[in-house]
Amino acid sequence: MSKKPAQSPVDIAREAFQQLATRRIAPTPDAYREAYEEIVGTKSDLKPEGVLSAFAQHLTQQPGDIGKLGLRLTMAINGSDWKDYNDELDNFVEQYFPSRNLVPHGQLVPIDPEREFIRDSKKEKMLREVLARVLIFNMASLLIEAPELANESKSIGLDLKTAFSEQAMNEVIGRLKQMSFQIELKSEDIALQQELLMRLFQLLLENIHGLLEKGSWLSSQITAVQELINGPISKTSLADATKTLKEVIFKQGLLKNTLSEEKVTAKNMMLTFVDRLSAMVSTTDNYHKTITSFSQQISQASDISDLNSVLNGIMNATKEAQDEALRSRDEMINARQEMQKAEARITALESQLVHMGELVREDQLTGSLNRRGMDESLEREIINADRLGAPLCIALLDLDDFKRINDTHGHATGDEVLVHLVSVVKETLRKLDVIARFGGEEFLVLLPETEPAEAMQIITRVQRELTKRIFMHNSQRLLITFSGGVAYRAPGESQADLIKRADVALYKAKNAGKNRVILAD
Ligand SMILES: Nc1nc2c(ncn2[C@@H]2O[C@H](COP(=O)(O)OP(=O)(O)OP(=O)(O)O)[C@@H](O)[C@H]2O)c(=O)[nH]1
Repeated sequence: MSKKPAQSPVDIAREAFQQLATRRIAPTPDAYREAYEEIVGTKSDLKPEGVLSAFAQHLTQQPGDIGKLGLRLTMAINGSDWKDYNDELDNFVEQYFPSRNLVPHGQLVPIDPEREFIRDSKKEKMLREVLARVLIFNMASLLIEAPELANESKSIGLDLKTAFSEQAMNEVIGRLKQMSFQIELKSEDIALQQELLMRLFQLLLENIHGLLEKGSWLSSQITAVQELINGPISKTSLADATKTLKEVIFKQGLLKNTLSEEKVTAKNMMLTFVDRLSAMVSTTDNYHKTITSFSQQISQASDISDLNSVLNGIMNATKEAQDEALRSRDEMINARQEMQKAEARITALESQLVHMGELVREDQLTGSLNRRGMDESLEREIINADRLGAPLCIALLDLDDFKRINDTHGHATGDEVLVHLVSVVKETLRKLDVIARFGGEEFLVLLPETEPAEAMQIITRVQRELTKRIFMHNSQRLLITFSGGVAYRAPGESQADLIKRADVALYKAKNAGKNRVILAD
């Protein structure tokens, strides 16, 4: 509709009345307004229903709750259900612009500087509460080592709850930034402190290690702790290190107690020895005195009968001294034997401890990990794989026709073959790989951070190496081969399920003619 040239309001009013009269329309206020708007050019063809319908349609194009609201409004219009339309709009307004802060119409609005900036919506309120809770409880307890920061975190959290003005909110944000900066500095400090502590611990272990005899049980335990803390430090490796150290301390205590018991025995024996020695000395002394007195008696003797009685006295005294000397000699021999027995007991105890230490994780025959060591290592690798999202493979290896080797060449040769296999595997595998004796002639290889294709290549390489490094027995070449089942761990797969799949693959390799490796489904 085109606008007419500008007219005065009085002219327009007059023309509006004329038009009503011409069209024979009653001059009601509505009719008059319509005519007036028509002349001025502000009259629109838009109907309220059309506007509301277009509004509802427009909302349906929006994602989420708004789009759904649009659909409900459109349905209300289509059913001419204006009450429904009204209710939907009311709900919408209440949800997004809650009325609790609104002032009823006609009332003066008191100016509240605390409320002028933020009118909490539900979500905003929730966010504010969560953030305050994080600052007051979680952050504060994380910052327990830095009490001044913990207090600041609590105080910011409390202030955030009531920071409704722009100024108050800006203050909170400023303090939060400052705190975040200080936490950053503190974390660097803590990381540095931890690193220094770890280095100190390593130095300490190295020193202890240097003091120990090579191959002693304590030395192997200390090596285990060193290995654990040399790798990437994690909760598990620290827990393992603590466990091993506790074991060391326990065994050390055990040895110390036994040694002190043995020391008491040895001390008692030495005391007996000293007693006997002094008894012997005093007997010898008495003997000398007696002999001296006898020599005086001899020089003063006047006849043969006097000499006879002196001679008897001398013989008795000599016999007494001899008996005492024999008694002391016997007792000293006994004491020496007891000491030797005590020494033997200590040596036996020490070797028992060596044995115990090795039993903890290692297979005695082959030097590979034993079942317990394997369980621990596999569990650790599974945790690492889950944490880092890294691939993990395992391989079950089983010597082919091992029974025949045993039967033909003897059990001892069979043992040598097992040792040979483990040494070839250890030399061929990468540093991070681990071999464990799964049982009998079966071994489990852990291949961390390894994709299945690479795992297959590694185990095939071990096979080639084993055929190259010929096993000799009585100048005779024995061909040693194994079959293998490789399994790639599926996310979240348990240790038992993983091994089971590797075992099924191994079974297939045996059935397919042995000396081959099969990848599990
Ligand atoms: N020398 C020796 N033999 C062992 C040891 N542990 C298990 N064995 C023997 O390993 C042999 C395994 O025999 P089987 O299970 O029949 O396997 P196999 O002869 O290798 O046959 P396939 O696996 O089918 O190739 C048995 O004779 C066991 O006595 C061990 O520590 N030393």
